[in-house]
Amino acid sequence: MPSVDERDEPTEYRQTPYKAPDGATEVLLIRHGASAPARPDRPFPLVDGHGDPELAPEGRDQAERVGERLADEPLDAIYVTPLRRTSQTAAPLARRLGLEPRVEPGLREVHLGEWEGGLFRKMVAENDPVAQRMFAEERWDVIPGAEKNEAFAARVEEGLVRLAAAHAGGRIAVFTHGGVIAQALAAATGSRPFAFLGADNGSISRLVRLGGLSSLRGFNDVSHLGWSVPAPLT
Ligand SMILES: O=C(O)[C@H](O)COP(=O)(O)O
Repeated sequence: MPSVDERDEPTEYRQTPYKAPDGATEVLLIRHGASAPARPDRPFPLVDGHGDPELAPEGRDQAERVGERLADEPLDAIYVTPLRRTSQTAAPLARRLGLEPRVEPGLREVHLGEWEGGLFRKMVAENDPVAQRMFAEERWDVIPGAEKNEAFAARVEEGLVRLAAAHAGGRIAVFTHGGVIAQALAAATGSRPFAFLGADNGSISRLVRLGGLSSLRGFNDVSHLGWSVPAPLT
């Protein structure tokens, strides 16, 4: 029998923290740690035509920090791409969780055509006219021989579909690349192609996928990277 107080009290509907919908897949997109510097006299080795540098020392430190950050998170699986900077970044977390990383080739970096092997960084650093056009038009394929935006978007989407189907209702960590994170978040939000370009090395972005649609829950979380000076906001 309800007390007099309970009987008279109207039901309250409180605001509560976000919870992913039933059946959704939470996808943590982690950009690999900083890779070795590009040098014109020593191009990166290629894997399937993609530059494949190893992690730089600061990238290995970022990998350890990602491992510490995610060590207590419930994760069903860890994914990497065929490029070693992702598996090297995933290694500390995989060790802590006792999970064997799986390879998802669809989430390898955009193919940069004739600018693979390290030349991309040089052209961007030198503000080459083609690099200027690439940023202005937000198209990878202004680089000679580079992957078309549409083909890249399709394979990233196919990769995410595969992972979401394999982990419905679950949560996964995907160690991937700056271009892939930009593409996945642009597709999730309907933004310009390059609106999310520039995720930091070792950063964590977060998507929740359900029924083929993604919601953006976080972009470029670097709170675990121990930056001694807070990044400027302007
Ligand atoms: O800086 C680079 O070498 C390219 O932008 C590749 O980006 P990634 O290191 O995130 O794959």
